[in-house]
Amino acid sequence: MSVSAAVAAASTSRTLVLARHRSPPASRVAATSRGRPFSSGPHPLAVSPATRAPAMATDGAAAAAAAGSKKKKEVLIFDAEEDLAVSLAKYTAELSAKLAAERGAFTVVLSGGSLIKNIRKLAEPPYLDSVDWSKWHVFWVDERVVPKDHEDSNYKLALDGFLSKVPIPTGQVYAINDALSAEGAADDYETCLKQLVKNGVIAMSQSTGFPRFDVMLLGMGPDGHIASLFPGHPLVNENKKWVTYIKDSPKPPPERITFTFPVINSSAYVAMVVTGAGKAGAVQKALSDKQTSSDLLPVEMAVLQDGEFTWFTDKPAVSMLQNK
Ligand SMILES: O=C1O[C@H](COP(=O)(O)O)[C@@H](O)[C@H](O)[C@H]1O
Repeated sequence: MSVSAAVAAASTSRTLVLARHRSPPASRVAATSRGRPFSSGPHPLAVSPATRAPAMATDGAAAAAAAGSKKKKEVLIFDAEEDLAVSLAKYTAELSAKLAAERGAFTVVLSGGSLIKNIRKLAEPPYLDSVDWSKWHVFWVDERVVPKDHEDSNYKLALDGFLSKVPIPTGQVYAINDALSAEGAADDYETCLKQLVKNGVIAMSQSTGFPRFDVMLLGMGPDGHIASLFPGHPLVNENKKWVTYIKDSPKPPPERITFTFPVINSSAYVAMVVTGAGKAGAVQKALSDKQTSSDLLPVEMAVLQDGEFTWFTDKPAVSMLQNK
């Protein structure tokens, strides 16, 4: 059983299952879905939406790769935030066991924001004792360029809400260098990632030539932004750098560093954790059958080249979706 299937089977949430496939719009890159049918039995409402063109589709070679890419996407909808947190912890712990056994290391990328509260169950029994935390290497998909003890720091948020409660070796927690400028911090973080690729801690994607993190645990803003990749901002088209910077973030604070889409889209697993009615509009645009606009939200540009993408949502977040 795959991790995502295990998550679904273990959940006590809704039993309705809906598998839905749709053809990609003609104007987008054709993508092959290898999503498996959902098994019956008690699990959250699950929707398997069609895939969308990746950010890298602006690049000819990447577009060709995307056309042959192997993708799986599914949506889990939970009745209660507590159920979501339990399921997300199980999903992550199972990936930790699988990837640490396969690779000898488990590379985990965190976002800031509401995600940190949603991973709280990992720091509780049974996972506190059963997870091999010594294999964990922790990174940030984005970080605000502020001191590490600043209220806006994604590092501080994760430290207070999660990292201080689990025994991950401190040398395996990769915070940004907060003494540098935004540009300097982005370059420094990319150099750090390249060193870890050389050491074999981070895998490389053979198909994309970008680092392949084991799992990214991500949130999404109400405007559909992920990491610090905002709607309409030119950074969404960055297709060479691994890590870049922004000095005019529409959401404060303005200076941040962020992973680029080619790195996000090279991941082995992504959990997109989105709750609350305030995000229903972006969820509807991302998951609806109907195309309401030709402009893709950043969350829609997260399309894995060869990985599993799982949405962890609640009912308010999917309240604008039809056929749910
Ligand atoms: O600014 C940011 O916002 C997003 C979304 O945050 P949320 O609180 O709405 O979940 C977050 O994923 C990102 O890491 C953070 O820097």
